[in-house]
Amino acid sequence: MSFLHDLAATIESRKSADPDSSWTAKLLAKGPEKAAEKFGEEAVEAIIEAVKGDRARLTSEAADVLYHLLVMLAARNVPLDDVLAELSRRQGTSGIAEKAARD
Ligand SMILES: N=c1c2ncn([C@@H]3O[C@H](COP(=O)(O)OP(=O)(O)OP(=O)(O)O)[C@@H](O)[C@H]3O)c2ncn1[C@@H]1O[C@H](COP(=O)(O)O)[C@@H](O)[C@H]1O
Repeated sequence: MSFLHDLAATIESRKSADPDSSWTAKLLAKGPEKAAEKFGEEAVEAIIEAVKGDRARLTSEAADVLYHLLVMLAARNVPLDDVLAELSRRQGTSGIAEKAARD
């Protein structure tokens, strides 16, 4: 199990936790739309730091993005392993071929 799997398992466990005891439980209790909104906010903050070129702040924002991506996936019951399997499936195919297959 990777660290991301551990974090995904912790997030999954927060679905049944008291929202007053956990930030994750509080966010999940607000529904998948709120989780998606927070992911979008964090992604925009990461984009801003990437454009500015501040490596330390980009690192911090990227961590927020990964955490909020996992929360958004959990809110829609999409397992991390499904996303990793999709990435794995794409290994060995070129980005251009992948785009052509999607279009
Ligand atoms: N990695 C994280 C993590 N990254 C960011 N955050 C929270 O995400 C929030 C996002 O920051 P914002 O400034 O947008 O939050 P905010 O202003 O308080 O929220 P809004 O009012 O804007 O909605 C912060 O309150 C952070 O605490 C995280 N909260 C939890 N985790 C991990 O999740 C685990 C479980 O956390 P709990 O559920 O809180 O126990 C923790 O052990 C950590 O490993």
